[in-house]
Amino acid sequence: MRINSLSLENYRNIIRCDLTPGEGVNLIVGDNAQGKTNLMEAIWLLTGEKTFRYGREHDIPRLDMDRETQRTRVYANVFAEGRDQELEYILWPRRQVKINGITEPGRGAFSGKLCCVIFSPNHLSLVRDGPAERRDFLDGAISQLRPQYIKVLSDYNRALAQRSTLLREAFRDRGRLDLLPVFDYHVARLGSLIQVTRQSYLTRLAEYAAGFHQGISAGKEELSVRYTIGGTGSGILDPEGSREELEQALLSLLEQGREEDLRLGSTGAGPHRDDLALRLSGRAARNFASQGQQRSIVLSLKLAECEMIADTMHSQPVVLLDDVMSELDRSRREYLLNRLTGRQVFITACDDSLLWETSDAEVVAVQNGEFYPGGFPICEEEG
Ligand SMILES: Nc1ncnc2c1ncn2[C@@H]1O[C@H](COP(=O)(O)OP(=O)(O)OP(=O)(O)O)[C@@H](O)[C@H]1O
Repeated sequence: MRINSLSLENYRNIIRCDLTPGEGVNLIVGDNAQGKTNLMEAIWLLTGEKTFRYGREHDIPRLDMDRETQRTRVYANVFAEGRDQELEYILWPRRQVKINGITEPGRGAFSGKLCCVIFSPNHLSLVRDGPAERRDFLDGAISQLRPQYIKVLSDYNRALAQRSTLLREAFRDRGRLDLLPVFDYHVARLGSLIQVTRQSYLTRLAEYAAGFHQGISAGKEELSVRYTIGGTGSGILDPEGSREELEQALLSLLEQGREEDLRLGSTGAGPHRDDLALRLSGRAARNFASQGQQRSIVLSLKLAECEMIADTMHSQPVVLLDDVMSELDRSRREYLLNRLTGRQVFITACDDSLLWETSDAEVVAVQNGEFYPGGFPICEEEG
């Protein structure tokens, strides 16, 4: 997969940008706060209509644009699924997703078209923050490969919300309890589907990630990644069970935990409580990994994600490295760049020193939301 051309209009601090990226490494260079991450974010939006950073989508339209006459738009001509295709996302005045000129209703239409893997400093939270970050990583990675999974996730979240509402009503009026088994059934059926999908994705991802981590740490450390069941299912549900087994076990857990759920007004068991256990040479990475080790773990997971996409889609993903190269030591940078050959890569950096390591990179300079392919124009001296 690759991006043949990219156009942005009124996207954050970018009034207009038209780029024809190279097929290999594209080095986006500029000082702080010039628009580098904005470009990466815009590309990422074309993978699943979601931003990977602070704020929400309604913060994206350029603040001082004329909202009466102008629009906020991301457009790309991409090579995906063996052919050139057009992806268009209009965020203002009205949210609209178009693929090859045809408007797509609902969310998730871009899923499975342009697959990207992104690594930004925020992703260190994968190791050091709570389980929600790791579940999001897993769900995001699977969603790019299986558009149906997005629907299963949203149906599950709806079932969970409806069950919570009913639990709160039934706490005051026990008569409402008659309806609970219907929601238990939906939560158990959809929840078990999510658990087996995550588990099967993770089994393969873990093997790739362990291999990459061996390479990054020169064989000194061993990375293990495992799916773990959380909440009241912890130690009771077998994460490697079949879907039917998990569904039955989840159903009994929901029945057994009913009084506790009623008291708390929420559901104590299910995939919304699960986690990814990341261990480095036998120790919990969250508690023991240094900053550099955390970076290596995330790097291994991201490279593994690339392999998963290549295996499933039979095509290499586009890789977005936002602000991470300067944080890696030379050997890790070299390892990463070697693993990325043959893929279209976008790297942001504050200077072009990386050019020494990526001699065939295409450079795009950025200043104040304006993009200059080939570097800044040479200004003629006045006088
Ligand atoms: N809706 C918006 N309208 C106008 N400007 C915005 C909007 N949202 C964000 N910005 C501005 O865009 C500018 C560039 O942000 P960006 O995150 O792309 O910088 P960057 O070049 O990646 O910098 P750094 O190297 O510091 O990460 C920032 O000054 C930010 O305040």
